[in-house]
Amino acid sequence: MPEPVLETRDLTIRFGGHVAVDAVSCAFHSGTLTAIVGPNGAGKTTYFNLMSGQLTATSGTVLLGGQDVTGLGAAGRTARGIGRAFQITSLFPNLSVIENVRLAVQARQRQAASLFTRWSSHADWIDQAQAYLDEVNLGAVRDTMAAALPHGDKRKLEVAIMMAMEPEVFMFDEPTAGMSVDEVPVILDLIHRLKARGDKTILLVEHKMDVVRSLADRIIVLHNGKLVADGEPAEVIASAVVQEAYLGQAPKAPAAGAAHV
Ligand SMILES: Nc1ncnc2c1ncn2[C@@H]1O[C@H](COP(=O)(O)OP(=O)(O)OP(=O)(O)O)[C@@H](O)[C@H]1O
Repeated sequence: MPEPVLETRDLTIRFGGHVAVDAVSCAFHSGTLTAIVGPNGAGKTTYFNLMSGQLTATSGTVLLGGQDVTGLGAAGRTARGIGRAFQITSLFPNLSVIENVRLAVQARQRQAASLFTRWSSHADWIDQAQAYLDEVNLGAVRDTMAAALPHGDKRKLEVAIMMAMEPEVFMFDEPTAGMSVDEVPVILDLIHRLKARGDKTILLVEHKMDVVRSLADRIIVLHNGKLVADGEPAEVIASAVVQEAYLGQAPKAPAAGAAHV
């Protein structure tokens, strides 16, 4: 098995007396899409925040490409290849849609720049930004102020910005939440295409099990901050631990091959 792109070892965070993420050890590999599921308050978003650097762990380790990044903040981890769509908060509301993406293209090139890199022109940046916008179906509203976009389009713009950073790890936290029925397929199709590239590590927090089933190669389940199941989607969904802890039901049939816990 090749070295994981991203790994957590005994990752833990306490808020006062509450352990929101409790000694979670898990490795994520290139070319895979892992869905993280669990009931409300299970610790999914907190686990994401610990991996992307928005929160600092109480104990445990985060490794990115085999390097310990536990001490790095979010900006440092972004520079090393973690991409996350941040539910609107990272948009520049008073810039146009295309300028928002152009800044991300430029930031990525600045990170990659060396003495020997030829700087791209403003026109190149705009062309690249337009290509990312087309991927999320926002090409037609490129000159609209970000603030004026409807909610679903703001979320698509977040994804375009993340793609423009060309990260190794893509983190999606409920990517279709708040989207209208006709917008959902655009984002799901995009995630399918990213996955089809076969060289990215994709993490998805998602409540909708039909979305999880259609996208995930693997499911991990968090419950009360602990990793309680990890395995193939069909196996994990059928397992007693998911039926009881996540779906709140007793299993209909004996669990077909309990998830390796
Ligand atoms: N900054 C914080 N301070 C105190 N408690 C927090 C903080 N952030 C999260 N928590 C608590 O940690 C637990 C895990 O929250 P988290 O948001 O990670 O769960 P989740 O699985 O993402 O839930 P949901 O599916 O509802 O989004 C919850 O009990 C939450 O109240």
